[in-house]
Amino acid sequence: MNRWLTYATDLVGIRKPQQLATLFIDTVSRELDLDTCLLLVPSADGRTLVPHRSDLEMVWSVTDFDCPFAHVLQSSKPMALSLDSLVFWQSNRAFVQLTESVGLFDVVRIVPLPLNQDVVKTVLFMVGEADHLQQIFSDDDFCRYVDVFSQQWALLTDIEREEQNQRDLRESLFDVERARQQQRLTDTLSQTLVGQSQPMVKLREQIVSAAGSQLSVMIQGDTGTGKELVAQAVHDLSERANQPFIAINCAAIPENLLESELFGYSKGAFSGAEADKQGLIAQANGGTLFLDEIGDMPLVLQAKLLRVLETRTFRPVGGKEEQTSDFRLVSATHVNLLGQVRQKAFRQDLYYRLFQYPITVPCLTERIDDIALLSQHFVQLFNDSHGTQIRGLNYKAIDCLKQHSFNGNVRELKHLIEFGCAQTQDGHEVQVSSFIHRILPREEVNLFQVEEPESCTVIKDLKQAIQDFESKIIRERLRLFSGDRAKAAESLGIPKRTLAYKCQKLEIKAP
Ligand SMILES: Nc1ncnc2c1ncn2[C@@H]1O[C@H](COP(=O)(O)OP(=O)(O)OP(=O)(O)O)[C@@H](O)[C@H]1O
Repeated sequence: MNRWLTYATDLVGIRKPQQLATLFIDTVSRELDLDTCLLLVPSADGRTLVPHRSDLEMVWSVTDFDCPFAHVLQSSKPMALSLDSLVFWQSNRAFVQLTESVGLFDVVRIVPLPLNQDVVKTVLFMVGEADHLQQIFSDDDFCRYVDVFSQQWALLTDIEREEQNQRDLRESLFDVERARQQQRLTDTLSQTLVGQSQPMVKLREQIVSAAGSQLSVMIQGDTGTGKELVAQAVHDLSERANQPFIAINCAAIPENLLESELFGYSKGAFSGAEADKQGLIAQANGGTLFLDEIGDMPLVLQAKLLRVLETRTFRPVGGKEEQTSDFRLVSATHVNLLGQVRQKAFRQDLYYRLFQYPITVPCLTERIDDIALLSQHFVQLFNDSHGTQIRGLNYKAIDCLKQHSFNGNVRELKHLIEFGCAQTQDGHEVQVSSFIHRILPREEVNLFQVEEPESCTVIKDLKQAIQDFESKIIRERLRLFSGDRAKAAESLGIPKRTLAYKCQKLEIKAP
């Protein structure tokens, strides 16, 4: 059998374009005794040509007409360049590099493939003895061999492209499904972690993302902002949801008991240890351990916790055997832990281990617009647990709440609403009067801040200053109750007649 025919049958058995190109180029190079032989392949976006050999870091733009490849692609015609004619192609460095070894009797042949067709799929680049390379393309058997390669190449690259398209499609469908799933989870979360403000929407997204990872989560936020709720949500949305969620407040347990609470103890470890007791770390195996107020953990225990996190092993107090526990750690703090690290009250190595996924829970004052929704939520909770049907909050009550400073955040709001509900007749709305005496509107808080030293130093007439202050309070309060003197007087703890008298004296008119 003719040798080119034999080589052609070898090509047909190959299933990967890269292997096909390598075999073809090796065969052609060997049989024609070429100095250089390369296949130049269009990149996926069709903008460049790159050598089939990945070890050659060369690339040619298909519109770079300072290089012969662009001309061959545009014309679909082969090119033959002698050593003399190469002087015209010196401006393209990558091409010069390729042709450095061309000798006096050599030629550079650049052949678009498939042969004699308008649409170029790939380019054959050869450097070899001029006469030999001239004749070979008159050899029908060789040309047939090149045709077989070209057909096989087109087939395999089409299949590969199709497979890549399918992979891309599958991946993008997967991305869409994952985004939908995340959206479903954040929507579900909005029923327990209530609020539609931007900070709350972002918080829920962070929770869903943290839950999907295995990282240690650190929840920061002021007291009553909902840190424990966030920790529970991270657990509930994680793949550990069906395993235990074990929570402990490090600040609420005396230092000397915290170690045995966490690590457990063995019988006889100390007086009173009459039997082995499993600690919270062991109980959290497979699930989540939530360490609230971790800033209050003593330094000795911090070192032990770090060891557990690094090795997943621990030893109960007085125990001889190492035990293992696989838990995800979620911690929370309302203090600035970095500050504690600087003061050497908190270990830096543990700090970094805990802050793998930090989440900050915003204060209620940063999301005042959530107050109405939260209030409604708490009224609903009250109705559910008391079997009542309180109709929600009167709009004035909500306006009033929006002016309060809420140092105790959502917890304070919740207690206030519970109190308001308890004062409200079934079937009615909670009125501002039912809780106003328990809070000070923000304006009033600001008013009291007039007592700052700088302000006091500028006071020249004490009587006048007191009158101004009194007048300001009464005006604000009347504005709050839309001019209702009875309610304003009640909220200030003075009789209505006294208020009327003061209004007259201070020349305050209804707003
Ligand atoms: N976004 C919210 N939606 C519904 N309820 C909330 C929300 N945030 C907080 N709560 C409720 O407020 C109360 C206080 O929340 P939580 O105990 O989680 O706060 P915390 O930040 O852990 O407080 P602390 O720092 O004092 O431990 C809980 O009853 C909780 O259910």
